Formats: sequence, C-alpha cells, structure tokens
Amino acid sequence: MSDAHVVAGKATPRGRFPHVKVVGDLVFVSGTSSRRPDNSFAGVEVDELGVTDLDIRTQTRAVIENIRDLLGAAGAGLEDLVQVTTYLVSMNDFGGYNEVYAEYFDESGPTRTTVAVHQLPHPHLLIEIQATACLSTQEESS
Ligand SMILES: O=C(O)C/C=C/C(=O)C(=O)O
Repeated sequence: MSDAHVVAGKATPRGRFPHVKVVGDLVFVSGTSSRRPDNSFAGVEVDELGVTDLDIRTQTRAVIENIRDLLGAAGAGLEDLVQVTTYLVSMNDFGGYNEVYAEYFDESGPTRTTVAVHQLPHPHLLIEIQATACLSTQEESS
C-alpha cells in the first residue's frame, strides 16, 4: 500500500512532491527545513540594515518539530524514526546541530548520516533533514 500526503497546516512543498509517503510500514519524510506555513523561517533574523543572523540551534529544533508534525499525519512519531539524513550547509554548524539533536535522540534512536552540501533551497537555510520511520516499531515497543 502506498499513501502520499501533503499535510494541511504545514509549509507547502516547494515542488510537486508530498511531505510524507507511507509504503507498507515505512513512512518516508521529504527533506524538511525550518520553514513555517507563511514561508518565513525559524532561526532567521534580518535587521533593518539587512544584517542576517542564522541560528543553527533554532533551525535544528524547528526542523525536528516540523518532522514530528509530518510524521503525526501518518500516525507516527519521532520515536518511530529509523533513519535520518541531515544536510548542513557548513560543518561549522555541526556542534550546535548535534547539541539540539541530542535533546531528542540518543543511541537507541534512528541511524543517522550528516553531510555538508553546497546549497539548500533557500539562502537562509542552514539545515534540512530527510527521515524514514517504521510504524511496526509501535507494536514492538508496546
Ligand atoms: O521545504 C523546504 O523549505 C526545504 C526543502 C526542500 C526540498 O528538499 C526540496 O524542494 O526538494
């Protein structure tokens, strides 16, 4: 069974793809940023002179919370994640990202890969995460 969702109330995908796709017990979550439904970004402040402050900790937290919401639309939660791939624009942000990540997950959590990429789909983005959850972990852990 395959079931694709664009989740109401979340930032609209910037292309022709769903937020989440359920295939059997697996829930695939598209690359997710800190973008809000109004297309502003958590972890971005621009002052009146255009000076831009980008905060990796705030962006990381917002990305994980967005993923939590997207998983929720498929009946899953962060505890069901089995694999996470993180895209950072700079490995200088690895420490701040890793710190916030550890508020949510530990060694019993999803496997993880983190890579640095040249660019993300908006110049204010420092981080994007793509994830996979497994619904059958709910039966195993209950
Ligand atoms: O939705 C965003 O803000 C960032 C993610 C975009 C993609 O991963 C994509 O367009 O493929």
